[in-house]
Amino acid sequence: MSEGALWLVGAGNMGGAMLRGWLAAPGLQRPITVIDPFIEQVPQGVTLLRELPSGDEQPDILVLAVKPQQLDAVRGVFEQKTGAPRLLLSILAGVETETLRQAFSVEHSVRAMPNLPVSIGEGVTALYSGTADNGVRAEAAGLVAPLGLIEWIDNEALFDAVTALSGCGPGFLFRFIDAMASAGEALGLPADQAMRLAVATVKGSGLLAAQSTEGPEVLADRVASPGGSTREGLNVLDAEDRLKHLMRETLAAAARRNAELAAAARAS
Ligand SMILES: NC(=O)C1=CN([C@@H]2O[C@H](COP(=O)(O)OP(=O)(O)OC[C@H]3O[C@@H](n4cnc5c(N)ncnc54)[C@H](O)[C@@H]3O)[C@@H](O)[C@H]2O)C=CC1
Ligand SMILES: O=C(O)[C@@H]1CCC=N1
Repeated sequence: MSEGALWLVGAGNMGGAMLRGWLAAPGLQRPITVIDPFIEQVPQGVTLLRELPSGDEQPDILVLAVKPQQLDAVRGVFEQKTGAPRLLLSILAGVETETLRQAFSVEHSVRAMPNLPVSIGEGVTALYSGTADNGVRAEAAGLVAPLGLIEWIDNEALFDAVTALSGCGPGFLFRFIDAMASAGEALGLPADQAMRLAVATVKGSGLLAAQSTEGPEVLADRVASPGGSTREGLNVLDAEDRLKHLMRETLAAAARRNAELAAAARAS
């Protein structure tokens, strides 16, 4: 049975990834309309509008996937409408549910933090809502379930940390893959082969970590034969907790920026 319309406002890197994830998975029966002034095209079966419909037309579900700095333009159009979407799901980094609830006059807003692998159904989406009842929570979870793992976050204050870890995380891991490949190249491997080896190694290790009942520390020890070469390499990463410090600084910088975006959204 067809369900109410879903409007996806902004289909750039992340909105586009969610759209691809939804279309690749069976089950989403809703008509989808993308509102984006700039993207070139949308997949077959999806309606593309260059601007939000004026007048009182409203979607059943509104998914906000613009940059936080673009929120005001979207909010401005909804302020002119009577009524409100039944469910608001926002993926905007740093913008709080209460800010959204007031801006869009919705009863419930659900904040989501997906990550780029949602495009292949292998992402993780963190969810938070301070007001949604079980029915709304189940609906929000059902919407993002085809995109990968779901993690509910109890405390919105932790959302900046979640964003830094899993939202930004693919960006950090892509850098890691690059660094691994170029280190292989520095040891004499052809660049394309080094990249294939690095990508396959990260993919396989991620899958193994996800499936294993043992933690990454134990798995690392499985690779490191006593007196062997992995241990020598691990000693470099572990010296003075180098890698740990680097990741802490990396995530802290990202979390700080999320907090700044939240403050700016509250003030606007
Ligand atoms: N890129 C990522 O991996 C992740 C991004 N996010 C969040 O997703 C949101 C979008 O980020 P990206 O996709 O990376 O940015 P992006 O710049 O790739 O996409 C934004 C899209 O919004 C469109 N847009 C601009 N003004 C608009 C308007 N007034 N109405 C409708 N559409 C408009 C742009 O044409 C563009 O396609 C941000 O709020 C970000 O915090 C969340 C998780 C991960
Ligand atoms: O960089 C950003 O602001 C967004 C939030 C999480 C990933 N990308």
